[in-house]
Amino acid sequence: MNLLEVRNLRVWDGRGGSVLVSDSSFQLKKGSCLAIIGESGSGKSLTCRAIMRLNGRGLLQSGEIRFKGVDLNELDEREMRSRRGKQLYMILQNGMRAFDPSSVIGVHLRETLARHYRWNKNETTEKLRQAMQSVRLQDPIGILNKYPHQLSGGMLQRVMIALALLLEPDVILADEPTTALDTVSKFEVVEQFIQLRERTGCSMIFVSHELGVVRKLADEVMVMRAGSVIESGTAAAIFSNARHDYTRYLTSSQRKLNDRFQELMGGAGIADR
Ligand SMILES: Nc1ncnc2c1ncn2[C@@H]1O[C@H](COP(=O)(O)OP(=O)(O)OP(=O)(O)O)[C@@H](O)[C@H]1O
Repeated sequence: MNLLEVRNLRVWDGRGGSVLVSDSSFQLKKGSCLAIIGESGSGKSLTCRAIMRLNGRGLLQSGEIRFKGVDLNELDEREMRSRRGKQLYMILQNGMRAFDPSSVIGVHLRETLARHYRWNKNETTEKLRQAMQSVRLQDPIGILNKYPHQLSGGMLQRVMIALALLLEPDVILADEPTTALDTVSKFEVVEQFIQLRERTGCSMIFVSHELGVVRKLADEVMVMRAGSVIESGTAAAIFSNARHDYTRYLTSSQRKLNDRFQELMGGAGIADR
């Protein structure tokens, strides 16, 4: 069953008129992970942000984004806000951008949870402590009292994953969540994403340049180039039997770079199973 259906999504610059994403159509099956791959500037981030309706004011979008029977493109900002967080949850490449730099981490987490649950202060602290421990963050209470700049990129990503564990969103959109991390943190964060899927049963859209990570996580893969979807299919088909030359180029040129990562991840990815 499709949880999300995007039809003829188009994103364009309202000032200059240039089309940045054209006529994209794709589906996200319930419980599945769809990876979006493609060269830099191909429209992967704009596609994710269009689903969240978080593209900047200058950008306009049309088409249909059907989620749980409702077209998100038709909703006003208030209705959209009520869906962000609990139903649609976005994890960014740079964890620093997800948090207010002037407040300690705990403030953001408590405010977000208060929007969706009626837990008192102690209950919230306890839930956060458990969730943060489960993503292997040591000293959760200490972390709640730290500013974002006092934590590493990998820690911030794990804080975002801990929050997702508590919110149990239907769809997680992760935009290059491992790109800025060193290899060891990457390994740990990918493991946490796998567990997040297992524990919450969420569906996921995962944008990444790193095909080693994609092979580990994705069930389906969609390839974008210059704002268009040029190919999509199961991860196994895309990695071993792509129809499009560009997809073959992309997967073969990344293969060498990813060998070391696959080694660290313990070998086989989805396509090899
Ligand atoms: N706010 C904006 N106004 C105008 N153009 C934009 C805006 N944001 C992005 N673009 C342009 O839209 C195109 C697609 O950008 P997008 O960020 O979606 O690429 P991407 O595939 O995610 O790339 P990367 O892998 O480098 O993150 C790029 O050419 C980019 O310069």
